[in-house]
This record gives sequence, structure tokens and C-alpha cells, in this order.
Amino acid sequence: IPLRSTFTIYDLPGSVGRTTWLCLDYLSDVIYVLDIFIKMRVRFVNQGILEKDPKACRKHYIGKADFKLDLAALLQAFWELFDMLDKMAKNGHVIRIVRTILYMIFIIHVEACIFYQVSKWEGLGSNTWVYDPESNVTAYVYCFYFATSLATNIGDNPPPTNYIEYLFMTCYWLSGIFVFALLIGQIGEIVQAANANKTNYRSTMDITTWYMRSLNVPEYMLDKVRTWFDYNWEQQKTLGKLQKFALRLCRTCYSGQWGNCACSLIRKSYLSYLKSSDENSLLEGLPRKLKTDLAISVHFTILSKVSLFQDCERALLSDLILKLKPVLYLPGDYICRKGEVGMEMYIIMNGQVEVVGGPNNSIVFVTLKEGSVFGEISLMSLSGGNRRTADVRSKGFATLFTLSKADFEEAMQDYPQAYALLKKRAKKTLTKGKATKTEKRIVQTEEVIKEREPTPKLLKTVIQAVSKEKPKSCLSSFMRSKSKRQTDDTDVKPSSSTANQKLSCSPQEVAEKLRASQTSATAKPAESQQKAHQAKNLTGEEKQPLSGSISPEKD
Ligand SMILES: Nc1ncnc2c1ncn2[C@@H]1O[C@@H]2COP(=O)(O)O[C@H]2[C@H]1O
Repeated sequence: IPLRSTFTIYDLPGSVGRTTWLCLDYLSDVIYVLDIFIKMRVRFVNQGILEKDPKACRKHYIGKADFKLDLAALLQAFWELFDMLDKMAKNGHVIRIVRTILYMIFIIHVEACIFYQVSKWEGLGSNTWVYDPESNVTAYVYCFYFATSLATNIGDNPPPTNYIEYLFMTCYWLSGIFVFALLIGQIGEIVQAANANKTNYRSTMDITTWYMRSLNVPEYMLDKVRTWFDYNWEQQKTLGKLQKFALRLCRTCYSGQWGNCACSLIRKSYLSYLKSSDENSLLEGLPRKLKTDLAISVHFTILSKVSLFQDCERALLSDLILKLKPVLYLPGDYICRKGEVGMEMYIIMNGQVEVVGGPNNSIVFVTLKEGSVFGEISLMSLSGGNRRTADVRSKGFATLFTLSKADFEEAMQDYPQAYALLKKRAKKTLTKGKATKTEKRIVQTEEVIKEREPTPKLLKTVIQAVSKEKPKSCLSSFMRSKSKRQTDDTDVKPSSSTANQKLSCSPQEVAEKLRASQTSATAKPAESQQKAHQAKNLTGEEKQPLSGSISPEKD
């Protein structure tokens, strides 16, 4: 509007730049017309119901003041278009920056029009300050350049020659400072908001590294933490999993050499970020139904792959999905340790985990992949207790869903039939596991027997020491029963409780006897270590992975 009403020069046939002018002018008109047509089809909410009927939409639009005010259609269309793009675009901040720059250009454009109007009023080319039509620059370009250099204070401007021009320049400079301060501030805010996640991530990482350094944490641990940060950032561009990480880190600190203070410091440093970034707390404000739908759409595919949950009621799955919490594990991290009380079960979202055992956990019993469930044995007390039956280790980076015992039981309360079915299925898996393990055991047993050959002297000493006190000692009977079992290939390795049942005295008694014999026998250091290991085995301190899994060092 300001453009059309001031730059009338382009209406004259033969004026420089007239073709471009006309093209842009017609284009603007087309945009206005299109805008009106589009708006006629925009749906609206009529008494709480979304009105889709085109006739009603058209009537509604025409009846609105909007339609009459569509002289300023450009401005409004511009506004609405950007709001729409902002909502649709993946990088909303880019749209916001473009909009701010366009505002700035629009203000300069209006100022250019005013400058041209003042020049016209004073007389084009009447002095050095006003626009001179004789110059080889077209009117709009010169005026726009002049307004830009005034607004930005960049570039040389011709000096004013009278009071009006002085006043004009002063007003332009003042408005320039004001407008630019606002615009630059706005752009700064937009960029800052766009990078807020990254800034949080960086400062969290810096704080952590700083604390760890000040506590002389070993370099390998620092590396591990950095790797976790990098991986998490690359994968999710969020700090959402920090809570679990902080807790795991604290556990590491606690078990390690740097004590409890590190834990609380690190925990505190995360707390503020967690409040705003944890994905569960982000969803907290949503209505339950929406939260469920969202969680289902994100996690349903993976949960439906879990054979344990196949054919389960959809309602049960929905209940379970809401209780799942994602946790990331680094390569080599132990997810659960044998003998621990099982308080949660896991579903592999991506990555792989290994069920391990044997000396230094060097034997991989099974590798579980995406969609597999583990940790259910102790959770459902299927092996007769609530203790973990095996060590489970993350092979690479693995993202797991954890489902706590309390949550699982709460969800199952309403679905007793499903619970019975799940238990039956898990037991079936357990039995299958036993069969597989038995086959493996046959191969591994041979190796284990060979390993123990160098220590018959020690065993003899032990047996002698024990049989001196009790002719038919529990240890000798145990050894006899053990060697009998070793010859029987089809036999499944007994659980520790079975082993205990076969003793005629308590495992502690046996251990004491072993210790007594250890002091009397002049065993080499390596042998005494092995003896201690045997004592440990006999007291049943180490449990088997599943009831049928093999633990070769015990065979
Ligand atoms: N042989 C196996 N095959 C598959 N999974 C196993 C095997 N042994 C142990 N596990 C899993 O490892 C988990 C360790 O903790 P839980 O005993 O609670 O549950 C166990 C099983 O889910």
C-alpha cells in the first residue's frame, strides 16, 4: 500500500524498471486474491464443532471484519503464513528468524517510501540530499538503499541541507537504533532458544567433567562418561536419560574409590536439568489418554515384537507401555548381576545384551536382541526365589525399557488371566533355556575337568583332613556324588540348592573344614586360591544362570 501510493513514477510509460515493477505488483495482487480464496475455505469452530462445510466457511469469512480489512491482506497473510509455517516446520527457529528479518525489511521499505515522498515534496533533484531522477539508479533502489544506510548507520549519507532534512535524519536514526535493538535482541533470543538443548547438554557435560576431574576420577571413567554423553546427544538430542545415568554413575562412585560425596554432587548438578528435560516429566502435563496414545504410538511396535506379550490384551499392553522407562547402557555395562534381588525386568528396544557366566564371565550363554525380554525369572519368582539367575551385560550401546516389579504387579492385578498366561510362557522359555544349556554343558564339562587336573594333591589333602575327623564326611560323599554326576552326560547340572541337599552337613561346615585344612596343608598360593573358590562354590554363594544354565567353573 505505501509502495503503490508513493512510487507513482512507475505508472508512467517508459520509466526505468517499470516491467519489474508491474510484475511484482501483479504478483502481489494474485497473492491477495489467492489469500482471500484460501481463507474462504478455512474451517472454523462453530459451537464447539469443527465446521467443514465450504459454504458455511465462506459465509463465516465474508461476515468477519477480516474480510473488510483485507486491504491490509498482505500483512495479515504474512502473519498467518508464518504462524502456520512455524507450527509445521521442523526447525521453527529458522522460520522465526526469517520473519524477523522480513519485518526489518518491511520497516525499511516503508521508510524508503517516506523518503521518496519527502524528496517529491521538496522537488526531485532540487538539492544533494533528495533523490535525483537524473542519477542512473532507479528511484526505489536508491530510496531503499538510503533508508537502509540510515537505519543501520552504515555507509555515507548525503548531509541534510535544511531543517526538515535534519529532522528527517534524526527521526530515522532514532527509529533505526530502536528497531535494530529490538530486532537483534529478538534474533538473539530465537537463536538462544533454538540452542537451549545443546547449551544445557554442554554445560551438563562440563559440570560433570569438572566434578570428576576435581575428584581425581580415573581417566577411563571420564572417557566412559564422555562417550555416554556423545552417544546420547547424537542419538536423541536430549538430556532425557540423564536421571538414570546419574543414578548409575552414583552407583559406580559408591562402589568405586571416590566415595559418596561425588555422587551427591553429580546428582545435584543434574537435578535442575532433569526437571526440564526428562521425557517422562515432559509428558507429565498431558492428559492420560493423550499420554497413553503417544506412548503407544512410540513404543507399541517394539512391545508387540515381544513374544512374551504376544496375544495379550491391548488394554494390558497400554497399561504396561505407560510404565516403561527407557535406559541406555554403554558397551560392557552390567545390567543385572547374578544373585541380586530382581526388582525390574527389561525389554530390549535396540542393541544387544549377553547372558554371561563362567570364569570372569568369559562364556556367553546367549545373546538377546531387539524385542527380547529378560529379568522376568526373578521378577515372577519362577526359579523358586527372587534372585537373578545370571549376569547380563550390554554388548554395545543398548537402549532398554525397564519395567519395575511394582509397576508390573500393579498392571497385572487387573488381568489375572493374562498374568497366568505370561507366567506359563515365561516358564516355557525357562524350560527351553534348560534344554539348550544341557547341550552346551556337555561340551564345556570336558574342558572344566581338564582344568582341575593339576590339583589332585590339594583335594587329597582336604579329603584326608576331613575324613580324619569324620570317617564318612559330607565332603567326601559330596565329591563322590559329584563325580558320579559328571559321568552322566544326560544329567542337567543341579542348582545350588540341589547341591546343598546332597550334603549331609551344612555348606558352612564344609567351608570351615576346608579352611582348617588350608592352614595345615602347605599349598601353593594358586592352589589356595582355588581352594577358596571351591569353598565358595560349596557354600552355594554362587548361583546358576537359570536353573539349567551352565556355570562351568562349578562343574
Ligand atoms: N539361558 C538363558 N537364555 C535366555 N535368557 C536367560 C538365560 N539365562 C538367564 N537368562 C535371563 O537373564 C536374566 C537374569 O535375571 P533373571 O534371573 O531375573 O532372568 C534371567 C533371564 O531372563
